[in-house]
Amino acid sequence: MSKSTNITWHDAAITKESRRKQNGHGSFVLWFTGLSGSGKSTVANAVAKELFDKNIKNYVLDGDNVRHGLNKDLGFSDEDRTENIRRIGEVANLFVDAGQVVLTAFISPFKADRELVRSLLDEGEFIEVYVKCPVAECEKRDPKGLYEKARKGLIKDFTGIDSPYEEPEQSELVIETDSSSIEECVEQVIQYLKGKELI
Ligand SMILES: Nc1ncnc2c1ncn2[C@@H]1O[C@H](COP(=O)(O)OS(=O)(=O)O)[C@@H](OP(=O)(O)O)[C@H]1O
Ligand SMILES: Nc1ncnc2c1ncn2[C@@H]1O[C@H](COP(=O)(O)OP(=O)(O)O)[C@@H](O)[C@H]1O
Repeated sequence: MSKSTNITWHDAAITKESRRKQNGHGSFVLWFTGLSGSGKSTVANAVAKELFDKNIKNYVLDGDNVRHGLNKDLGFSDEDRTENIRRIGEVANLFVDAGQVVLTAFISPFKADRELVRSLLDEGEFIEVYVKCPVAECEKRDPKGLYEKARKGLIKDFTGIDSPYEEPEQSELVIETDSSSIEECVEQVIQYLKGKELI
């Protein structure tokens, strides 16, 4: 028997649409995916600041932070990464339902996991941003010294070294952080949102 057999869904008194109307803007997910050090957190936080300054309610869910709390029971096996992304997807969906823009910064290396999150959301609510950067450049940046540890064998299953990253093929947006500045990458995201009349 399914664990959820005796659970009933309650319709909310306040709908997503009425929350959006009150906020004066839409709600959606900007899902940043890419290697460690590619620039997910940097760009997501800079975009969040731009949105905040435009009075657009938003929140950043960041890999390292979420793994300190909600997902502190999870490691970096393929199964744990899948569960990590599933939970984040559910949280992101709640934010969208609450009328907010949510920006997520997780490696999210597996295509099937990213597509599962997309399927949780309504059409147009999931915007995948591929933060593209060659592993050699990420390794050169190595902002947390993790690539060095991975090369020495001190960290196992490190994405791009001994754990795979499945490149997105049909992202809504690709930002190339080795050839564009942080400001240019942020502007690319903002222009995309304006073009789609999301902001
Ligand atoms: N083995 C291994 N592989 C990759 N990353 C590792 C690993 N161990 C620790 N870290 C640190 O954890 C951050 C990635 O967590 P995520 O939740 O984004 O990963 S995943 O989406 O579940 O694959 C990642 O953060 P970012 O650098 O911001 O991507 C690393 O700081
Ligand atoms: N165009 C760019 N976009 C984002 N980050 C960049 C860019 N150019 C250089 N960087 C640097 O790369 C590093 C990216 O780190 P971070 O944002 O923590 O990556 P991630 O969250 O993907 O692990 C930062 O030190 C940042 O200053």
